Amino acid sequence: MQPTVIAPSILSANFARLGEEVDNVLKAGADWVHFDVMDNHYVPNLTIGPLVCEALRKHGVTAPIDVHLMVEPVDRLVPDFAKAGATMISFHPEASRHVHRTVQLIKANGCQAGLVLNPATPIEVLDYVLDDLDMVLLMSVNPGFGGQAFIPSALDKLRRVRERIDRSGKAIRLEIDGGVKPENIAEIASAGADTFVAGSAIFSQPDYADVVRRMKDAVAAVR
Ligand SMILES: O=C(CO)[C@@H](O)[C@H](O)COP(=O)(O)O
Repeated sequence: MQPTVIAPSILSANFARLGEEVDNVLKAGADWVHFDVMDNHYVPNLTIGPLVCEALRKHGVTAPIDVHLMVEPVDRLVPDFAKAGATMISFHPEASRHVHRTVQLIKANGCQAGLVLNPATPIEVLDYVLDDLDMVLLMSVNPGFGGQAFIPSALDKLRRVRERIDRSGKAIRLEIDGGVKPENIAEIASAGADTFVAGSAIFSQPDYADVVRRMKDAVAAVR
């Protein structure tokens, strides 16, 4: 299992003060920036693109930027995000006609590649591509919005994907996204996640450091 990472989703940050929000959450102990890209086509919401990613890099953000593409089609945005400073780029298999090709495209552009499974997407989609991935991202809500409740069936799915990753012997991260908070993160970590996206649980609180610390302590207690 990979070292624990807390990746705050900036979807729940104050966009009017985005640079400051990202600085504050990283100073608070967060490890990555989770960057949700929505296109009002693959998902019913519209958010941010490569210009904002580039702006964060120009602002001085050096932490990994974990780009989650909820867009269809995927491929034409990959080079733009790579140039804008993305560290890893994850996408949904339903949004790419050629999943293996998209994985290779992400890597050819110098980024790490992740595949995202929606709550109802079977884990068999990982067949034939798992070994090429740097990360599997399991959605524990339906994509499109922050602040939704964690879907419990994601726990069994985490256990099953963890088994597959362990069997592969590769250093593949297992990320969980949606409804993660200090109160449920221990159970989620026990099921096999090592990388935790949290938006509303962090940005709705006045003290980001306190939430990040409580999350890390809860994970450490079960790992
Ligand atoms: O990708 C998404 C939603 O599509 C997530 O990253 C959410 O933004 C997480 O938000 P919380 O459930 O933690 O509030």
